[in-house]
This record gives sequence, C-alpha cells and structure tokens, in this order.
Amino acid sequence: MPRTAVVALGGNAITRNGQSGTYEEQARNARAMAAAVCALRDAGWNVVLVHGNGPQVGNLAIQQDEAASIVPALPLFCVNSMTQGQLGSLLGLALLAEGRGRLPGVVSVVTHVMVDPADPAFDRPTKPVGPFFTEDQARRLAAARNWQITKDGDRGFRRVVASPKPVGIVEVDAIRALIDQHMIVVAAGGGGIPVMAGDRGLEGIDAVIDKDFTAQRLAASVNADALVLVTDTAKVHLDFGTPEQRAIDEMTVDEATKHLNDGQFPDGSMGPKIRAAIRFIKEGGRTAVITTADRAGPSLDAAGTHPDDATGTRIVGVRA
Ligand SMILES: Nc1ncnc2c1ncn2[C@@H]1O[C@H](COP(=O)(O)OP(=O)(O)O)[C@@H](O)[C@H]1O
Ligand SMILES: NC(=O)OP(=O)(O)O
Repeated sequence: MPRTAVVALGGNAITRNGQSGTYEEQARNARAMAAAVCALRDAGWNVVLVHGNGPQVGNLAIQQDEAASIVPALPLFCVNSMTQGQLGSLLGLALLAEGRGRLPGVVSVVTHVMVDPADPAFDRPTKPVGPFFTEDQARRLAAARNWQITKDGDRGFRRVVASPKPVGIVEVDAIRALIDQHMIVVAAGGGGIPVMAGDRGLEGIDAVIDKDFTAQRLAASVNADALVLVTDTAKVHLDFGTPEQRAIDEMTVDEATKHLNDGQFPDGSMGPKIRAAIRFIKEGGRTAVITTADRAGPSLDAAGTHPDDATGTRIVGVRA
C-alpha cells in the first residue's frame, strides 16, 4: 500500500524572487516541481499537492483594482478561487507532461476551507501577497489603495492581508477518495478558499489562509505519513542570515519548539512551516520535512542512504 505525502509548495517557488510572474516563468518553475513530485511517486508515495498563492493572489488583486472602472473588482476570497484554477491548471499540465504514461491521473480540487470569523487574525493582517516594492513605492500604494504593508525579510515591502487559521476542509472526503485511486491530487491551493457558516450555507470571507497550516490540517485529515514543506531554502538554519548561521539536518519537536520560542523562525516566512511541522508530528504524523523540491524524495527515504547535502531538515518526534 503506497504511503501518502502531503506536499506544500510555496507560491514563491512558482513566481520566484526577481521574476515578474509571466506565464512562461510560472510554467518553467512548475515543470521543475513536477519532476520532483513524479520522483516521489516513483519512490512509492501517493502525493497531495497544496500550492501557495501569495505572489499570484496579490498580483490578481491588483489586476482587479486596476480594471475596476471597466469591470467590477471581485472580492479577495473569490480571487483565491481564481488562483486555484490557474495554478491547478499550471501544475496539472506540468505533472501530466512529466508523468506521461506513469500516472493514473492528476486532479485539481476546488477546495473551500472553513475559518472562524472571530479569528483575531482578521484584525491583524500578516500574510504577504503580490509583488515586492521599495519602501517608498509600498507607502504610496498603501495610502492610495488602503493597503496594510510590511517588510518581507530583506526582499522588500509587500501588501499584507488577514490570514486566519484553517479549521476544516470542506471537500476532504472527495480528496480522500482520489488518494485511494492513487491520483495525484492538487488540493486546498492557496490555503483554500476561506469560507464561514452563513445564513444560507457557506459564504466566502476575505483572507488568504497560510498553505502550510492548511497542508498540515489536510495531512492530519487524510492520515498522511509525511508532510513535506517545499520552499526555496534547502534547510532550515539557526541564526539565519547572520555570519553564524548553520543548517539543521534533523530536529525533534521539542528542539523545534525551543528554537521557535527563541525567535529563530519569523512569523511571515519560516515560522508557519515550523509550526505546521510540529503540529503534524504532535497529531500523530511520522515525518515532516522542510526543503527544496529536488531534495523532497531523498529526505523521505526511510533507509537514510542519502548524504546530508542531498536532504533537507527533518522534524521528528524522537531521534532514531
Ligand atoms: N531560520 C530560517 N532558516 C531558513 N530560512 C529562513 C529562516 N528564517 C527565515 N527564512 C526565510 O524563509 C523563507 C521561506 O519562507 P517563505 O518565503 O514564506 O516560503 P514559501 O513562499 O516558499 O512558502 C526562506 O527563503 C528564507 O528567506
Ligand atoms: N497562501 C499561501 O500560503 O501562499 P504562499 O505560500 O505563496 O505564501
């Protein structure tokens, strides 16, 4: 019986730092991702892919605003659903091409995710979306468009939007059924389309959910064996960005919690990945990995035959 890995893929891996987000750039990046996912399949894993959408949802929201004098701008929750379609297609095409003749199928599931409208995150936007700006540009845009902005590491300034925690995945039974058919499933893209219970059923609510947290919730819901958080850095570091920075090959949940409490992992970037990994293990998952796409397979190799320079950072309950 194949094991199941839920793989979270950062939106920044699809539109990379310094890229403007053209279709060709995104398709090229998706092909690299598809090769890594197919390698995981070849190693015997069922794969559920949860893509991010930070750059894409922010870009698309700007396109909505810019065109608002000609056609109505649609709300942010709805723009999230557009990114699921666009990125689901992009990744689907890349996976179908890469896995030609080897895959039973690739299915993208439009996925809604329940959030709590009383989540304090609605009063404190933290999720960076869209392009990077200089401080001056960002301040002018914030004033003109009523944006909140933040410094995103040393990469520049970005718009931030509310990012509530995912509390439930509406289409989870359909996702489970597709995993049982050994399909590659693209699900809960962009962290899912945020919804809450309303008078007439579920209603959209404007926010962008963190895809690492949603990937963890989905992984727990489908009893996944592994949670793989793919990003643009091969390993998590201590004292990241300082002359003393050093890579971590493996951390126990206790060690990860201590480093998190020591402020080693910032909220807008590495923090959510570490929190998602810790929660996954605490809720019964076996292995969580944070790394680049090409190192995902070697990092999940239970035999441990790969050298440290081919693997990422593993988060485990206790050291073997
Ligand atoms: N302790 C750390 N170790 C490694 N990377 C870190 C650390 N702290 C912050 N980062 C930053 O986190 C980034 C990954 O987070 P983010 O860009 O939000 O990921 P993604 O969009 O891929 O989900 C890395 O590119 C790196 O700049
Ligand atoms: N929604 C989300 O978490 O997107 P990123 O991974 O692009 O930040």
